[in-house]
Amino acid sequence: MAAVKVYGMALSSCTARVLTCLIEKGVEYELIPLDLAVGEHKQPGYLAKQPFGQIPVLEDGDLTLFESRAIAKYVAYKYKDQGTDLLRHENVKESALVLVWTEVESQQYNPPISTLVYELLIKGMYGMTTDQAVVDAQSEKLGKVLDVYEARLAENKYLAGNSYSLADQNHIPYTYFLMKTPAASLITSRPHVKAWWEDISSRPSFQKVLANANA
Ligand SMILES: N[C@@H](CCC(=O)N[C@@H](CSO)C(=O)NCC(=O)O)C(=O)O
Repeated sequence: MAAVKVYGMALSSCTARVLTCLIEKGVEYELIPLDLAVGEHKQPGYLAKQPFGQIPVLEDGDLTLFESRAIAKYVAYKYKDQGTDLLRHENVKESALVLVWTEVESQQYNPPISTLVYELLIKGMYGMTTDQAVVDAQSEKLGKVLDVYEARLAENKYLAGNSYSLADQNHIPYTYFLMKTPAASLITSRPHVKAWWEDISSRPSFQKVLANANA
């Protein structure tokens, strides 16, 4: 029985963010699936773990965590001596840049991309109509963010420098879903961003998350 338990849905973006990190760090875990369609994440037992009623939650012994980016940082720190060095903890300047670009993902990248995935992918799954005005506005916003990424990645193979880190990894799940929509061109039209995406999304850790989810 794995000491680490993850409550969530394998292919929901935020759960996938945590699973990718656990696999990249070589940490055994048990995924406990929750069915959002029937509201399992809003039941008292789960709300006691996650008061906002969202997935994922990670339990590690008597420690219960939520917020996928915080969980990923915890995993990357606790298991810093195994698997991929995601925090670049032996180089203070590199580790500082990991902090910067993980925040950029959360503060600048996530708002437009999560809205585009909702409008262009999620809504269609429930028979809802895409709001094209929102898509246009968020595409312009994400495009400006990606112009910064294009310049950064023209000088560095990865966002925090020349090594893969948690900063790159946190981008994978939502970008994977964006690539299934017409807004994929925001990524593919920028050569350095496109090459970066192809590199990070082909890593065995994320490929294993996809394989497990479709198993
Ligand atoms: N900032 C949080 C967001 C969690 C979230 O939105 N989870 C979604 C599924 S993943 O897209 C969720 O639980 N949706 C159901 C709901 O909000 O009721 C994190 O990073 O963990």
